[in-house]
Amino acid sequence: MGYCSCSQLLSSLISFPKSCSPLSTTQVIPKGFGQSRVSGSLFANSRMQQTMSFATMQEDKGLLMKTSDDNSKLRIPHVLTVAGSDSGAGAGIQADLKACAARGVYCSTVITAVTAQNTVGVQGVDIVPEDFVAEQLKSVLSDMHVDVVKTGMLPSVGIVKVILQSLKQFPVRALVVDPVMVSTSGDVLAGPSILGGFREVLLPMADIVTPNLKEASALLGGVQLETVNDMRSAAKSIHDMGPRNVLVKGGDLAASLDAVDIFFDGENFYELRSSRIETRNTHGTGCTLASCIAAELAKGSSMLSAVKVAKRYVETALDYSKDIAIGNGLQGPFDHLFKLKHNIHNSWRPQAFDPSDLFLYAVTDSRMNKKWDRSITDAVKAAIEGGATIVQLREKDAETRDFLEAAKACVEICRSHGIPLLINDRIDVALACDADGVHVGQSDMPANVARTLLGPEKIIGVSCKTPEQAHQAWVDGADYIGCGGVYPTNTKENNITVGLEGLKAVSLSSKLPVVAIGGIGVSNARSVMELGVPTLKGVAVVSALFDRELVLTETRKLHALLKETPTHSN
Ligand SMILES: Cc1ncc(COP(=O)(O)OP(=O)(O)O)c(N)n1
Ligand SMILES: Cc1ncsc1CCOP(=O)(O)O
Ligand SMILES: [Mg+2]
Repeated sequence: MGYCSCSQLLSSLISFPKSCSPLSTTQVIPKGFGQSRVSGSLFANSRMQQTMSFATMQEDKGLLMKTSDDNSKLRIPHVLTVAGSDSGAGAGIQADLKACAARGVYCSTVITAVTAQNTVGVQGVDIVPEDFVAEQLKSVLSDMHVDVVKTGMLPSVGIVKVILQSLKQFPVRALVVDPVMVSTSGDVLAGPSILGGFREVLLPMADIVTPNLKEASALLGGVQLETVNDMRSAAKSIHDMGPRNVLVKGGDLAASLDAVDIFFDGENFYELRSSRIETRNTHGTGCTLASCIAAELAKGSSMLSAVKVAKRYVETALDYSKDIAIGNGLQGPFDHLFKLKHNIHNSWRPQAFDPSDLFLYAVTDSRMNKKWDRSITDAVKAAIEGGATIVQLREKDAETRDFLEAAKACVEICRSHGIPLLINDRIDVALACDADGVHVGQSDMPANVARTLLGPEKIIGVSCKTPEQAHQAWVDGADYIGCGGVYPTNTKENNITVGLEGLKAVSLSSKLPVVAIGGIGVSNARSVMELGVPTLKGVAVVSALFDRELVLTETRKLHALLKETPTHSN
């Protein structure tokens, strides 16, 4: 096969550009299919002798890849970052690890320098000896299948040469170069002597280089970059140094209200614009962007798509983290996993599901609210005031948009009272409003899939009529089961009644806490709870609370009655 760059080969899997000869389905191509070049020469090693069919390579674009050698094993896309450690963990190796984790990609690390660093600045740098950088590279590359290498802080030309040698011996599919020179605080991380290493060694083998304005200017001998047109010229000139693609980041461009980046693939310029996010928490954005590009390439994205996804990811993370406060300096870190803000702003979040919350479970009903001319939020407020210990929004007729708005308001109300709020059926709505969990039935989203989508912290309830279903709910990772209809009900059409015997059988067999549902109210709640099975924790009620004029009064009555009933819990 004639010369073809890593990125051309990446895109050849999708579109067969003219510059690369197309592969027929019967042809074999090297695994580690990117043949990076150094000054025009091709890397070659034993891994490239391994073969993989084109069909398998197409599969290779999925997040988890089946290896050609053993179909039963799944390989996760893998980025190796070669960079410096940041003790403040906003940038460097630590940012790379978090970015790759957030993007679902494995990340191994070769540390080039250890910095003593915080949000104020860089207090010290200890450079790792070249031999030991080489040893780390060998340890990772000789053992693990690395898809993409990303470089960050490279404090000496010697280290650049070590990378060159290692990649000659162990070629990878793509090389992403973030030409780190100065930290966000203005401290020098790699002196001017590194410029030669970048220009002569690293850039010619790079699939993409991602300089900010200062770095682009330094690479070009100090030219002024003040406008978007200057950025385009810079991208072109840097491209002439050898990288297949260039992304000049214009975050510091004083003249622009938007954040403008210029992407140049050697043929076309793309102006990637987004609104500027006002925040001090920008430390580590460069490292994160480059790592995210590497992660997307490792998953099989085309270069332009990887850049766009990476830019959107960084913007989202910045937006979520714009108000967090870590450290006292001018540049704070941001939160790669979008979680810190929630924890800071929400006064209460359930640490773990508490089965005693099932005691008096209020389930709303859109038709009943309409009938009584009541908003969902008023219904929820009244039920909580009356003593409901958990609330489920069961809004079968609501438009999605209205449902989401109401659910967001109910999340606020419930959270301020320390009451968990679950959403019936709609995982999407639960995610969008950050509810505490969902309740699903036997014909809804399977509980194990709901668990994957919602993560380990959310509450998942499953409707079960039999001990077998209760067992499956436990296997699937549910937190509780709802068992019923215990008595006949008009609220749910064609619902089979299991009776007190069915409830007892399910409760006795269940490893999960149980809440009884169906036709339950003040007249029969005592009989239900008097079954006295330890797993039976409470009753779930719709019409006895909400098909009434005064929700608060009815809830209070039922709460008082349950309190009086001797059970295992009270
Ligand atoms: C607590 C509780 N238990 C059972 C149900 C019923 O759920 P499902 O079987 O999915 O039926 P619908 O409520 O979706 O009609 C429930 N909602 N809550
Ligand atoms: C949703 C559901 N699942 C089993 S019975 C039932 C309806 C319960 O409503 P009500 O409390 O009005 O009988
Ligand atoms: Mg359902």
